[in-house]
Amino acid sequence: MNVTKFIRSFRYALSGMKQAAAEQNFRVDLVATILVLAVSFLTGLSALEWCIIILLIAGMLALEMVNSAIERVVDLATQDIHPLAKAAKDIAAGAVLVYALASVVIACIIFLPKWF
Ligand SMILES: Nc1ncnc2c1ncn2[C@@H]1O[C@H](COP(=O)(O)OP(=O)(O)OP(=O)(O)O)[C@@H](O)[C@H]1O
Repeated sequence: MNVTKFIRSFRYALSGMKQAAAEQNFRVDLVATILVLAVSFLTGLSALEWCIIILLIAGMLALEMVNSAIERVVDLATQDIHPLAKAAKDIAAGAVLVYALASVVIACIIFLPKWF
């Protein structure tokens, strides 16, 4: 294994995370993440429930980053208005929405019985 190459790739990934953190949508997700973690601590979750919540949060952040990457590639490919550019961006945004909605449903299944 080439350790130098691995460390370089890791630094590129960290740089990608920093660039994503500059995006407004990603910052909203980070605020939501802090809120969800705080509520989870206050509510008290089992080990399995914590694993599910962490997977949902990480999945949401990762999907948001993939969405941003797709937006950039589309902008790089064309500055023109094009139906395929619109479809690519809207489908990527739709994927984030699907995951967000599923996350809300799963969060309700976990939290609501504990609160009521
Ligand atoms: N080159 C393009 N051709 C056609 N439609 C586009 C193009 N670029 C963006 N759009 C559409 O315009 C709308 C806004 O796109 P925009 O890139 O501003 O995304 P956004 O949702 O505002 O995200 P962000 O602010 O993170 O860039 C979306 O419906 C998108 O599909």
